[in-house]
Amino acid sequence: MEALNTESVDDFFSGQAAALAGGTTMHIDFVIPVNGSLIAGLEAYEKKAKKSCMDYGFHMVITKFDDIVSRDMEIMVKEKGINSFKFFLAYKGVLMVNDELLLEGLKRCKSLGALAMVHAENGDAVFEGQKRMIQLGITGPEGHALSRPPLLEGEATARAIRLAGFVNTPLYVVHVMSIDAMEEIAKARKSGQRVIGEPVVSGLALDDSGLWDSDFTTASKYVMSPPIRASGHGKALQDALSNGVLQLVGTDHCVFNSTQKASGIDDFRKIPNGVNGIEERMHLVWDLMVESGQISVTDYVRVTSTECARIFNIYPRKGAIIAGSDADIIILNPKSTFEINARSHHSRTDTNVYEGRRGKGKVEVTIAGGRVVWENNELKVVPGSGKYIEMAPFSYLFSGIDRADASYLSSLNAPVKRFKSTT
Ligand SMILES: NC(=O)NCCC(=O)O
Ligand SMILES: [Zn+2]
Repeated sequence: MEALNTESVDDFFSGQAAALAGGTTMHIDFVIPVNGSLIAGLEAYEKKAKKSCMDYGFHMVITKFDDIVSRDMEIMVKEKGINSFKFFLAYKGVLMVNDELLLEGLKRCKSLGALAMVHAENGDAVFEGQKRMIQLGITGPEGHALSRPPLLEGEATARAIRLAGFVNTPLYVVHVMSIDAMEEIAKARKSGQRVIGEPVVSGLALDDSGLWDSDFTTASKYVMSPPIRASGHGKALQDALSNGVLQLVGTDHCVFNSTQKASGIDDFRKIPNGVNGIEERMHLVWDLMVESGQISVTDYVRVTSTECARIFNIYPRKGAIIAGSDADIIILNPKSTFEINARSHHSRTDTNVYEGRRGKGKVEVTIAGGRVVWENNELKVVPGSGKYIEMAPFSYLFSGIDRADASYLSSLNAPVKRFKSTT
């Protein structure tokens, strides 16, 4: 069992305050079902979201599949404005789904026009890797990374891609952390498959060296899944982002304080998974990708905003500055500098995986819905001011799927009309 039942220290208000201070004006959170119930899970998140101070939407996690879940998925899409479902191929015994369930889920997503998302690591093999590390006496945070190597991320990514290809439905791979996973996505996209790959800030900006730090508090703050990889993976992910193999940058912001992380002091499996990112995303992507000359300013807007709005079917309300859009705008000064540290960030956690990092390109003003919500390092929002954004099914990723299905059926040359010869 892995530590996934710990509640993050950030609630909707503190997490969203951090987002606005960092120039992100909408987020989509993952709803975890309660006792397998999508409806109960959504109700719990709706309650928490009453504290919202920024626009938000939801993805729904699917942990089992039966007639009730199938019906509730339809309710989510048609009545609740949720157009994406996430399947975990890891976290065995907690959230993990097997291939049979994934296939059912992919088919249901397709019929509803909803986007299937996967956390791609082979959970059975991770479980084995964890046992191996514990047997070797490797109980610290480095054991987390060693138990779930890139190989297992590549395998699960390839499997999810092939199953989505078999069903002929679009697939979104969340938090792509390794070359192995990225190469599977590159191959699939080259062949024309509708696969979206999302790197996250931590994967682009960090390497795994922190996990080997001799101080447990420092090392444990880097624990997330899939793990932050060895040096080389981050640069390859940056290249993939700049050449279009990966499409947009997320955060998977999910933070725990050092006391929560310390619950795994004797066993890395008990360290809650997750790192910072929502306040740092716009700054670090600018510094890493634009300031370094790897992508243009236009591409920066695309990978941090427009592409996300298109994929989740809320463009041009979001992701554009045109008449009728929501007027979510940031002013980023490319000449000013930022410095990241846990003392000054807005998240409630007492650690930051980018501690001490400096760079160029500072978000000086954030405007949400036409109102200035962050200026002169000051937040001007109150809990309850955020709006829920409904997301319709059948985004652009679904266009032409029915024609592809029809041409598949006509290519089968089957069933063959047979007669039985008499010999
Ligand atoms: N990514 C991570 O470590 N924490 C959030 C849960 C998940 O998506 O795996
Ligand atoms: Zn995940």
